[in-house]
Amino acid sequence: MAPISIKRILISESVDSCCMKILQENGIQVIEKPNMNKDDLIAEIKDYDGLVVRSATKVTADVINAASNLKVIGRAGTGVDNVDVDASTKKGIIVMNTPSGNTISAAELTCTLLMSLSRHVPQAVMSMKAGNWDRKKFMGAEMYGKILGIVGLGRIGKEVASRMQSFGMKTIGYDPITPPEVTASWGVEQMSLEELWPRCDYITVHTPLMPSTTGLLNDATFAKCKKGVKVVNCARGGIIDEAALLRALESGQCGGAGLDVFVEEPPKDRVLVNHPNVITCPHLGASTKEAQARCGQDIALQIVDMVKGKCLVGAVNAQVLASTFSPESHQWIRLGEAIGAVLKSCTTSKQPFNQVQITTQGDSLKASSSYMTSAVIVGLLTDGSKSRPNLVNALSLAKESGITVTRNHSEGLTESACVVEISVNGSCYRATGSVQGGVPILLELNRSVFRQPVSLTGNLLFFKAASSPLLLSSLTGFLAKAGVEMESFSAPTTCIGEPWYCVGLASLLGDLGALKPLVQEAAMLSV
Ligand SMILES: NC(=O)c1ccc[n+]([C@@H]2O[C@H](COP(=O)([O-])OP(=O)(O)OC[C@H]3O[C@@H](n4cnc5c(N)ncnc54)[C@H](O)[C@@H]3O)[C@@H](O)[C@H]2O)c1
Ligand SMILES: O=C(O)[C@H](O)COP(=O)(O)O
Repeated sequence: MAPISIKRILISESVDSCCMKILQENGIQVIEKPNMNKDDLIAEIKDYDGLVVRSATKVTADVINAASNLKVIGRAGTGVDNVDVDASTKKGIIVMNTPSGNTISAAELTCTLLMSLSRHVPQAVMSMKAGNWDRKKFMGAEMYGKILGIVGLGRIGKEVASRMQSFGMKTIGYDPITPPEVTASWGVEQMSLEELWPRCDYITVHTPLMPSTTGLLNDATFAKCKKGVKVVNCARGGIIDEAALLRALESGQCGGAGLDVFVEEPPKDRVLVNHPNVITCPHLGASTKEAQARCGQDIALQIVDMVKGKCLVGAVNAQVLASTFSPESHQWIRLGEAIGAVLKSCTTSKQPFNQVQITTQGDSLKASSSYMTSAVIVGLLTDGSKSRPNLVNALSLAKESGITVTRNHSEGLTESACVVEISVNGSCYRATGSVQGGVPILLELNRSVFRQPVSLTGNLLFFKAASSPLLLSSLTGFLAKAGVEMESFSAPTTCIGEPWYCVGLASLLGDLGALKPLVQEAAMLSV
């Protein structure tokens, strides 16, 4: 990955001071403005190329569209549901998080809520503060021997399991991705949700909030649970349906709930908060000194590493960049972008192309077809308009424009090369390029194979013309008249149809129209 220039970062929430320090030590200007409202953020964001947030800043499409320079949104924490990741991707903005920095803290708070539910500790504390000494009212139950159902067996689910096992709880769970044999190795027996609900004395959820997890616990699933089941949500508001939870609490189907998160934060409707069997925290899962120090440090270091082109850690929407850190990959990316730009310039039809096929060849490009594809699309789509294609948004911009992109890798060829074909109005344009001595070169354009590969640097004039012994002298004369020096001339050694030529120029020509008597088609570009 080529280094990404980040000069100014806005921190819009209370993030550990080590974050600002690390960024500043690495030459980045940091402005901290905690508690900004949405309008302030929209007004300010255009001045920054980085934004660091926690969960309270809602980075909506409005904010992203107002951000003309933003290159990275760093989430000092786990959940990125407060960031419109799709809108960020379309804009070519990298979204990254620090997924493990607050795992232990969130797991510890979950266990605290589970234990508080079993012994009514918060209610007993409030009762004593009110002057009472009520030993009968707060009869609890041991955790020992009880069954804990863990829905979502990722980082936090795993840590909760091991801690609660030490209290003698039996841990069962469900996760559609983490394999049962893996969770079995940390003492969690997996089963379907249908099997899980009726077995649990306690249920804790540790999934992201997404359509498949919204309302996981609802009227129907509460009805399948043991009467008096106790539930904890330290993940995201809405995974346990709040209205269904209230109904289950009222009927006694649910014996108690520990909630750290809410659909609306802070919740305006206080019915659940005020319910006697509900204990709540104001989203404190990650609020420990240790978690904040880790998340603040992690996000700052991840941004610095990205700026230096060293590595990309924690990106949730830029998988394509994962294998773009070697200097060789930079040359291939330049080649892909240049081939795209050449083909775009040489498609005579003004109709937009609607199909692109990218084929990589050679063992060294086996793992590169993803970034090569995006690089070609960047070259094809770059037109000085506002959308600014880059490797992050190339495929989504192509999709938005109705362009079908296919890619493949040809096995068995030793020479590394990239072949690109685009279809315009039923006509196919094609270019093949490679990298030689660190320089991107064009080997073939529209079935004209160049005798001398075209170095894809500087100002290039491509043209199609009938082959003639007078062509070079006529062209030289024309360029001399236009006052433009010719730096190189590439003619095809073989061709199918009319041959294509390429001329390297010291500067761009003012007007291609005057070339018309000499050529059939011509295009000029700087790469
Ligand atoms: N309260 C807090 O302050 C706090 C702190 C940290 C994390 N969190 C939240 O906790 C949640 C879990 O974090 P994590 O770090 O463990 O994430 P993770 O990605 O490590 O684990 C999430 C797990 O959920 C599983 N999952 C996805 N869909 C599922 C479904 N339909 N049913 C069951 N499991 C499903 C995934 O396969 C994954 O294993 C996130 O929503 C995160 O935002 C809250
Ligand atoms: O997803 C997370 O990391 C937690 O919800 C913590 O959010 P916070 O950083 O706003 O405390």
